[in-house]
Amino acid sequence: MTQQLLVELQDVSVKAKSRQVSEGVFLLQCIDLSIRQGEWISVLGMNGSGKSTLCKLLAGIHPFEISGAVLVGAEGKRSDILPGAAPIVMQHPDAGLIGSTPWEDVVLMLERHGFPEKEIINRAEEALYEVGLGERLHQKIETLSGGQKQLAAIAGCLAVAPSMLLLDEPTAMLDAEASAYVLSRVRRLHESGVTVVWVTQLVEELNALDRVLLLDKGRIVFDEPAHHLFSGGESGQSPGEHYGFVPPYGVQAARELMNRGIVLKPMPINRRELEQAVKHYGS
Ligand SMILES: Nc1ncnc2c1ncn2[C@@H]1O[C@H](COP(=O)(O)OP(=O)(O)OP(=O)(O)O)[C@@H](O)[C@H]1O
Repeated sequence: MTQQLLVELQDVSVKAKSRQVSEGVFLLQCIDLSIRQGEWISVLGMNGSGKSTLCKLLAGIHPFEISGAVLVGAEGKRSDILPGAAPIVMQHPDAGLIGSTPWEDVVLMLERHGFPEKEIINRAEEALYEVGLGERLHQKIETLSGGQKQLAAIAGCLAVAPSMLLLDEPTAMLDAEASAYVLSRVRRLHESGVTVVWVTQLVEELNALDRVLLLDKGRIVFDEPAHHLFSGGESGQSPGEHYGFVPPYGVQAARELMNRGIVLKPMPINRRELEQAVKHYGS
């Protein structure tokens, strides 16, 4: 069954309004993009490639000049700005938090979004349990780890039942353990049906079956499953390497195996996928 269309961008280009930016400089150019209910989209790109701008555009936060068409909902209603703006989790764990505890933060978020008073407590607690902070509802924010703060921010976003969850490099400020924890929690939320746009510069965070949007100088230069990112390419160089990404361990090991006649399909990207692919090879 075709999943419901949430957003469609047709030939969208974006310029900054700020006078300091030289005229004619595009932050995003000729973007064609459809996002459907339940998708996981990993947005990949080097510094300055336009990832945050795309995220802000989808969140309805945009101090930009926009051309092209932004269509929302199943009926494809034309809109200048995305209504019911999707909430966004930023890089810095403290960036979006306003309450003094996770519970208070999510309650304030719900109040700001105008939810009826009688629903607020249940919704807040449900969202906090969902991200795994059920034991820390009333712990002071400043005593939470970076990963837990990100999860509190994610709970705030989830509580308002958005059509999609936008995360702009949410692991950039976290250590490896906290990053893995936040990523696995968001993967679980996705499995439960949440549409996720996950911005990253880390190819290790991709899963082979993720839809990857690779941005370069404000343009989408690749929109395919992640396992195609490090294979083929017209010049013999994969798209990922062409745009400056080093193949992650899963890909390097899979290539090594391929040289020995063992072909893993789809090509694994991360260690977990490599382990699974090797375990099930030939079965
Ligand atoms: N409001 C703005 N005014 C002027 N230029 C902007 C504005 N916002 C972004 N830019 C410029 O647009 C380009 C894309 O920025 P953006 O933050 O979207 O990139 P990014 O891929 O998210 O980068 P990073 O990975 O470093 O966060 C950059 O060159 C940036 O300087």
